Amino acid sequence: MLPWARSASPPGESARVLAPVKVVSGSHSDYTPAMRVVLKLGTSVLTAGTDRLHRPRLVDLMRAVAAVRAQGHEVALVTSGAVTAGWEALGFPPRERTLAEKQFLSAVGQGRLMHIYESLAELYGLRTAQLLLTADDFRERTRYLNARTTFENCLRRGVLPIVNENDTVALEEVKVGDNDTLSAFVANLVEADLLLILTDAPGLYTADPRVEPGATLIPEVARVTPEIWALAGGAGSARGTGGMHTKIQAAEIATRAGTPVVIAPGDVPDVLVRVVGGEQLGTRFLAHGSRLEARKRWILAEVASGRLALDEGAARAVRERGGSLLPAGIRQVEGNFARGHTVRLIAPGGEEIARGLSRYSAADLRQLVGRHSREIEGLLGYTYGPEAVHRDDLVRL
Ligand SMILES: Nc1ncnc2c1ncn2[C@@H]1O[C@H](COP(=O)(O)OP(=O)(O)O)[C@@H](O)[C@H]1O
Ligand SMILES: N[C@@H](CCC(=O)OP(=O)(O)O)C(=O)O
Repeated sequence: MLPWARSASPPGESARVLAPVKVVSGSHSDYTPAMRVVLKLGTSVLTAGTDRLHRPRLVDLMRAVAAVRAQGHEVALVTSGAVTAGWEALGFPPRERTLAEKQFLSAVGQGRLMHIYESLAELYGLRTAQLLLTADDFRERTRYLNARTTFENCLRRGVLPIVNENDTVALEEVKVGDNDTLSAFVANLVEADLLLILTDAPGLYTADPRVEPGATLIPEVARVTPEIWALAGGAGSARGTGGMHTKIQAAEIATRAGTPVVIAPGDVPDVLVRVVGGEQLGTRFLAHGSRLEARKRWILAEVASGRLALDEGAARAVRERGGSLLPAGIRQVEGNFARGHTVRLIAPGGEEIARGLSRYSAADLRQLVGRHSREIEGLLGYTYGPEAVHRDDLVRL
């Protein structure tokens, strides 16, 4: 059994029944459970170190996707490359790094990028779907559920979902911001068995290998600790967005929700087939425990839009008993969020101890700070219940 293979779906979720499949020779075993894989392709991989989208590289990648699909695995693609495709289409104008310029280039390039994927997919008998997402799609429960249904339909009906951030409408404050993080959100959304992030480095190194030639590969990471964070260098390659930092962030998000992550080199032939077949390539981040219940998974995948500072008693109740948070235990409300949004619960020492869905908006909670729950209706004129964050909507960290 592969380290990331999981046999059961959590209660209350639709079980994804995938039959065991025969895998390529040379892997750990002849049979492996079918997996749902999210494959993230960064600009560095798609360009193969050049200025433009590297068609031969894209052909190889699509062939690999078709191969693992033929083995019975499911694949969702998270792809960058729209900005590069736009830049290429406009004849490589001088590069500006402004958000507006990137949005413009992305608008020019996204259709072209999809066109390339569609033509290649057709060669291998695959059908594709385009899903353009932003942070709001993971923050709003209804949008999240709609996106999940669309993914499910694609995967169940044999269509390859191709995802990118909807750059054109993604304002700075509502952007996921980079496709590494987006791929982790997608992995959580589809409850992936593996998130494979391909890039131009052979994996996570002890230091940025561009800067320190003596750096060595870290084959396995059990936990994303401060020491691991410290290994990420700067912003990455000339055209990439986040460097190793956003990849570690993605690994943390996905592994916390029970999905293992592999960061592997995009230039190794058949890397997708080999990693899915169980070969040790690049850096593997082990999943923490089992999958969380779907609602809790969603809470973790979300961008938290506010912070609630707790008093000692409330912090203890949340930390030790996983109890609900009542308005009486809140000392301060930071940020602006609507009812139903995710907030961080902060202990008096400043440590984030939990994340949860707020039953009240930030404006409402500011009126309720330190007050008894029976006062809620009198103060607001309505009530959504005695808890600020109900224990069922709370994930302890
Ligand atoms: N500790 C590290 N190990 C490996 N690569 C690192 C590390 N720190 C920084 N990097 C840089 O991250 C880059 C990959 O990130 P990025 O350019 O954003 O790629 P992508 O387009 O695939 O997202 C590598 O080329 C490398 O220079
Ligand atoms: N959405 C952008 C890519 C953003 C991004 O995160 O890029 P990368 O670091 O190369 O994965 C695009 O399609 O060009």
